[in-house]
Amino acid sequence: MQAEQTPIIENTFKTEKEKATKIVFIINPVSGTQKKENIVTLIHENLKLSGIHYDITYTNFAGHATELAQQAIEQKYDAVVAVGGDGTINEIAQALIKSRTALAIIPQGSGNGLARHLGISMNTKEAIKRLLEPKTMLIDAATANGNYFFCTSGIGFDAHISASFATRILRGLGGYVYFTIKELFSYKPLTYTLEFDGQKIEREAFLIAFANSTQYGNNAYIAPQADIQDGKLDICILKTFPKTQIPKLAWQLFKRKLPQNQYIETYQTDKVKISFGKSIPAHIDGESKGLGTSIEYKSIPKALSVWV
Ligand SMILES: Nc1ncnc2c1ncn2[C@@H]1O[C@H](COP(=O)(O)OP(=O)(O)OP(=O)(O)O)[C@@H](O)[C@H]1O
Repeated sequence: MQAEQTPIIENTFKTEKEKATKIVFIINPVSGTQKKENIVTLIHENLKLSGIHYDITYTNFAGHATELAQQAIEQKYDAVVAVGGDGTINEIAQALIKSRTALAIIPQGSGNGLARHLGISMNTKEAIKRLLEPKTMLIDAATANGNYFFCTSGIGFDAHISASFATRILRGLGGYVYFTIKELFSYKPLTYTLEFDGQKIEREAFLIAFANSTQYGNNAYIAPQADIQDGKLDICILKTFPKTQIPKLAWQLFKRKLPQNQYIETYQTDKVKISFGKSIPAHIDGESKGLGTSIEYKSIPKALSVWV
């Protein structure tokens, strides 16, 4: 199996192995915009004398992090440290659900939505140092037609951006902002049917987000009220709005005030089905995915142990 061929490049404190806390760093070399060599140096500098047994490995392809995390559970690691963004975290966390191995995060993505939500430092050295005295927290996960997510999933404009962005070489905040503004003016809203808690509603919407945590990443708060431990998903419907609302909506998105906007409708539920006439891309933690013409969303309460 490909994953077994991945060389573990560092292996320290073998004699203390049985006693020591055992963690493995899984580095996604293509996440975000920063080079990853410095991170390995920082890991050594901060953990070498800590008594923690740590290994460092790299992903070789999309999806590889899930396999590596499964191996970490089998090898009884205490934590898998995701060194990447929300896509890398998603791949690792879905393997760790309901296991005894915790997720830890060194944010190295473009948006870092989950790390920001959990208050993990964006400073790499600080984030590594926190591994020396972790606090464990149980967080909810969620599924979209059975696919796990931990931050947000959705359909409409945000999914359209993810799908278009997936084919572009431009990464990072600048790339997102430029492309998003350009598309804002040409995107056509669709009509969606939502069924939850015994009610059925139909809305023409610019986007509908299903949020386990508060933000998309980069402190863009699509659901500022979302609680990652409440066993619920926050549904955020952005109805069709006049283009004159764009500056206000953008301001409210970053100031955690989106629910105050007259074109926003919010609900909370543990299970919801959304249907739309044609097959359009959805996004799961920012990664584009085709899920057919309807999606069943479910919250999975307290599914994952996280070091914060
Ligand atoms: N070795 C690899 N080669 C190519 N793609 C990879 C590799 N390892 C992981 N990936 C893929 O890279 C994608 C992007 O990773 P990730 O989401 O962590 O970074 P990001 O998009 O920059 O950050 P964020 O999601 O926080 O905006 C993931 O979907 C993952 O499947």
